[in-house]
Amino acid sequence: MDISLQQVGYLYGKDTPFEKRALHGVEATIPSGSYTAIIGHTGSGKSTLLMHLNGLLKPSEGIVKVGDVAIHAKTKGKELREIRRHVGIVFQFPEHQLFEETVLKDIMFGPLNFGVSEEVAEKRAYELIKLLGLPEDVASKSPFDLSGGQMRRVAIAGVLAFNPSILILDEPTAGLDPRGRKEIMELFHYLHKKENLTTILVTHSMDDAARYADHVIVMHDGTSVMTGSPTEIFGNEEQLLAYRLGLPKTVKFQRDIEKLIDRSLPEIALTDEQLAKMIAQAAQEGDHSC
Ligand SMILES: Nc1ncnc2c1ncn2[C@@H]1O[C@H](COP(=O)(O)OP(=O)(O)OP(=O)(O)O)[C@@H](O)[C@H]1O
Repeated sequence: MDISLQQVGYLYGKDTPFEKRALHGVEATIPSGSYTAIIGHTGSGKSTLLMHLNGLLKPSEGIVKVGDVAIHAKTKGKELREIRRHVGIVFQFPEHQLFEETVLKDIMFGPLNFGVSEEVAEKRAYELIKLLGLPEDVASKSPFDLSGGQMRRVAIAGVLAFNPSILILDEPTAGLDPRGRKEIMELFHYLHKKENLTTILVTHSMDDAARYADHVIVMHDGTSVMTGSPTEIFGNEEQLLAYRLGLPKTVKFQRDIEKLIDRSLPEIALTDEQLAKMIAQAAQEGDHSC
């Protein structure tokens, strides 16, 4: 299911004294099956954009198309509800939304609410507990007795319980330590590959965008300013700097190495004459090392 945004604009508090434009003229495509990273400086409109992708917000202008369904200013609630079945969002600190007495009930809550049978919802919940690397006995425990990392996995399982074909991640590793961050990011990468899940990551981490994404959208001042592969986007440092973004560490490292090699080349470069002299000298000294 492709997502496309055509001239999307959004105003918070439209027609009120507090009206604030957050998006204008956004044009972008998120291909089905891609791992798309949305990057941009703080306040550039990433979260507002993300909420348009599953119908939590309707555009004030333009159209958001999710598969065959078009969302515009006048789209009715029923159609938005349908989109939410296909597009799951993992918000920052998703564990704050846990509330049931047991992990099993929490994971089953959403699907049961959407009319899925108890039997099917329970089967899927156990599958997810396993898939997310949680111990099976966690099902009967209170989510509030788990570690921070485990709680986050339970909350993620609750989103995946709908079997979404598109998964949106809004800074999903916020508040985790480096090891927890890596584990969660690797988990999403695994799910993306295993379940062929279209994955959309909103992040401040250029490293995560470079490591996991195959498609990048850059937001600046409420609009999309660059789209392309990570190589295309991170190969354009000057442009990124203009949007107050840096380079991923890996790209910086590679660029520094290339600069170092470039700089050392003149020192080791020899003229043909110098080279001929050295060969002659080596021959005279009986050097046959090459
Ligand atoms: N509920 C709101 N009411 C009014 N203005 C808002 C609201 N939410 C966001 N904005 C404004 O909309 C613009 C875009 O905000 P948004 O949160 O989408 O940016 P962002 O790129 O996600 O920022 P960050 O990286 O800090 O999360 C900002 O100018 C912000 O102040």
